[in-house]
Amino acid sequence: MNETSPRKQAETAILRAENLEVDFDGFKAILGLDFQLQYGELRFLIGPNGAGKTTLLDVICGKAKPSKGKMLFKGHIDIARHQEHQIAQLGIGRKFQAPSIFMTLSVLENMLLSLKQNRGLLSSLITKTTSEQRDKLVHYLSMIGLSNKSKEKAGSLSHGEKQWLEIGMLLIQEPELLLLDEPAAGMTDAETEKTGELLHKINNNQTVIVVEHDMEFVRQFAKTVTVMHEGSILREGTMQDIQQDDKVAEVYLGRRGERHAGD
Ligand SMILES: Nc1ncnc2c1ncn2[C@@H]1O[C@H](COP(=O)(O)OP(=O)(O)OP(=O)(O)O)[C@@H](O)[C@H]1O
Repeated sequence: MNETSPRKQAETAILRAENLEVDFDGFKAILGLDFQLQYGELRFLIGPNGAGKTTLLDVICGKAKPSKGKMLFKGHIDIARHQEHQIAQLGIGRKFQAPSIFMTLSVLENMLLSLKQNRGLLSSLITKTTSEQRDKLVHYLSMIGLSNKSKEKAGSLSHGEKQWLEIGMLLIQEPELLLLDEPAAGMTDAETEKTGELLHKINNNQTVIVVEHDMEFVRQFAKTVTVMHEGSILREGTMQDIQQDDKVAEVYLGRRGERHAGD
């Protein structure tokens, strides 16, 4: 019983937002939002366009600052007091939708750059890697399914492979919390399937939040789903719970036929 009490949950939360508000020149993109994420979760964040999903991720990674309320990481770190690069160092990794990899470098070189991120480009590529670093490279290249493409130029990879490379570049920094914005967008069915499997592999060791519009993908791979609407949390639960919820159907799933509503 104690295990699930609100107090116990707060103690084990990797992330906790309290009465969060984000104000863009008078427009409240986030309003009165309370949110908790436990260590080890794989949480999908869904909601209609403009619900505030991206803004919430922006607050978590330090890109947007709350005008009210708090976002606490690991119980005691007040995210708003830190800059984006500090938050990355604290253990929060964010992948944006567009890949930001170096197209003219090989897959391995991109991974190396990310591994030795506080060094310059040339220095990263010519300094020796330790055996521990080599182990990490092998491990994460295999995890993202690009071991046999390590020498290929990133620019020659398929869209899906580029996305996995970028995820690999985040993973190699071993963040405790990973934020992914539509990781399967634009992928083929086979790539989408592999991406879902990759999320589950990542979730063996890391806490993950995924913003997603593709309902089929959510249905297939989500454990817990949070529905946002008009800047706050509307519902949380399994996809089955969410699908049976009238309010969710009204604001979101009922909007069938629209671009992202899925079926
Ligand atoms: N920098 C900004 N300045 C002003 N308004 C903004 C800014 N960023 C976002 N907004 C507004 O805040 C609201 C929430 O946007 P947000 O991008 O977080 O929603 P979303 O749920 O991610 O939507 P989508 O699914 O379309 O990406 C929207 O109405 C958006 O127009």
